Amino acid sequence: MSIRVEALTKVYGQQKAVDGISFTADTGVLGFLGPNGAGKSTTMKMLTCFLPPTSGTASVCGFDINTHPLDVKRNIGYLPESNPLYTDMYVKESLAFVAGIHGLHEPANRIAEVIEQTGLGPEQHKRIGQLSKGYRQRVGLAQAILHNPQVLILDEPTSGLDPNQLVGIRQLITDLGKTKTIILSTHIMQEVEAVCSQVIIINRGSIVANDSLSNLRSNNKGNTLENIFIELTN
Ligand SMILES: Nc1ncnc2c1ncn2[C@@H]1O[C@H](COP(=O)(O)OP(=O)(O)OP(=O)(O)O)[C@@H](O)[C@H]1O
Repeated sequence: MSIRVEALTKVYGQQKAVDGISFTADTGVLGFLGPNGAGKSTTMKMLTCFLPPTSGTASVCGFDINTHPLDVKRNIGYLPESNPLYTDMYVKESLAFVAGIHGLHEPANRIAEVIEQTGLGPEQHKRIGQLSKGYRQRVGLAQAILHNPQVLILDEPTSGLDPNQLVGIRQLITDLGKTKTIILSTHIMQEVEAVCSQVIIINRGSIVANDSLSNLRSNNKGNTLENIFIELTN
């Protein structure tokens, strides 16, 4: 298993944001769903070693987040919800910077490949601050996949994209999911239907569904994914 989560818990002050969740994930796209404040981003931050758990653990490609955070980060690509970017940098410059952090040797070919893959070609000579939101998302995604990690954690990667860009990014996520393990947080049910093989629904820090998309549908006959989500989270 690429990802193994065991009794993972995060408490902020008095609030239990993530309450002892356990799950596994392997190659494919796992839809990580839940209402606002359910604990999705907090879980993703713990998996990427951005935040330490209060208790419990997880492993990424066999490396424990508590004991081997550097190995976890080498095997993971993360696009955070806020997609923080250096807006004064040019697109290629920012990718070269990230390639340097990962210690990629002769990164020019890989940078060109990732620019092609994420459709950044026409905008590659611009400063990030000059890019539209959709193209900034593509830069964030390009940075996340640059070191060719086995696991990708994508926190609402398509929020704010126009329909044309949505189709392109979803296709890219689907293609990447053929060989990688992807955890995809999204509020767009259509997107889940389009790209996810497995679905986890989290509510108030606890998992309320963990199944294949097809099982979830057949066990809730006649219900749309949207209705299943509403029933399980209210
Ligand atoms: N740094 C923090 N300090 C205190 N509380 C926090 C912090 N970060 C998140 N929380 C709280 O933890 C809970 C879970 O937040 P989280 O961001 O993980 O939810 P989410 O499922 O990603 O929500 P959304 O869909 O709105 O992005 C929320 O109630 C939130 O207010």
